[in-house]
Amino acid sequence: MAVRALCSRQAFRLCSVLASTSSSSSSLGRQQSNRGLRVGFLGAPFNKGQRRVGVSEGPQAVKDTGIITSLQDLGVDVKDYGDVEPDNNNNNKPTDDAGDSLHLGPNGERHFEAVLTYNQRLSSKVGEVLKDGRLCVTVGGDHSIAIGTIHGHAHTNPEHQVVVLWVDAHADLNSGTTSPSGNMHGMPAAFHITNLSSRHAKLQDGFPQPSLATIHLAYIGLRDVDKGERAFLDQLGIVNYGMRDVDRLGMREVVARCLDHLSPSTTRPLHVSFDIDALDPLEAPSTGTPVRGGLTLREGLVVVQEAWAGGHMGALDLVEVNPHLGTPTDAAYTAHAAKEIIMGALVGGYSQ
Ligand SMILES: NC(=[NH2+])NCCC[C@H](N)C(=O)O
Ligand SMILES: [Mn+2]
Ligand SMILES: [Mn+2]
Repeated sequence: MAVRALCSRQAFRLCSVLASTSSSSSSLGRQQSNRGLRVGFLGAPFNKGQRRVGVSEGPQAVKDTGIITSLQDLGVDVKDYGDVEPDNNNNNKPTDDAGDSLHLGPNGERHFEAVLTYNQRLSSKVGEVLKDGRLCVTVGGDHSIAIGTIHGHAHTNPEHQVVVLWVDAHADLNSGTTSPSGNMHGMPAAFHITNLSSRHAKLQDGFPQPSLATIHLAYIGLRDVDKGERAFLDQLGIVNYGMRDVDRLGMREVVARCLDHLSPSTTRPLHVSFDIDALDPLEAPSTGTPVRGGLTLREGLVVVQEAWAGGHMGALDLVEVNPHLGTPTDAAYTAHAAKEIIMGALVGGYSQ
């Protein structure tokens, strides 16, 4: 039933990613239809958007699941572009270490310049992957890296336009003045919204330039939203589906509404920014800001599989896997959940 619904959806929407028109759900059918799918993998081992050590090990932990081989086994052409390394070699230091200067931004943003200069480099790298004709998968790293990934995606596109599906327990819509923490992983979405970007300090050359009208962003999974963020969501009318909406409507309906609203297209491709903390901590325990009452892995998969089926996905972020948190088993479990989500987004899942 689920598969049939997925296929009929696929039939109604133009799918830019799949070369084949086959909608067979057999593993052979999938394998054939993945031919022609070209993916670029980028690691973004950056941790200065938050305070916990270990999130810079996220890309390696996800790679250690064997994800690249699994994709290749399904016929996907995957190129590993390696990591965009942070400038200094002290990236593993706790970011609130006494000796580590915080370099606050004008509104108290922690590591303001380090976050933005890193993201400027990341943005160019994302552009490079996309210009190679590949769907760009960026594995973080903390969520501040979405400043660079979305910027790179939007500004590579001739019209400078994308739509963004943000899957997260948090809205990440703070500015320096509304943020309760000063952590920039709680701010990336706001940098891209034209109506909010004037609240943000920029680098001297103007980076990052905003690219999203409020109608080009939609949220799924919210359950820990700060007061200032709630005010922005309400005032700007940004489409957002929290956990109560998921309870009431079911995830298939929630994603369908988000995708209808965003209507990704060839000229306005879809960027999915998936924070692993959207999942319940029982599913993904090794993450820095866990919030109970979250998505099951199945619900997370419904989000990405429907996004896949709808087509036009140009880039995907998978962030906030921190293998230093919890037990080694927790870390492996979390990395595996991340793998499932990425596979679901790229090939519609592989183990069903
Ligand atoms: N990407 C994340 N995990 N963000 C968590 C943000 C938490 C909180 N809203 C803050 O701004 O500090
Ligand atoms: Mn989050
Ligand atoms: Mn986030």
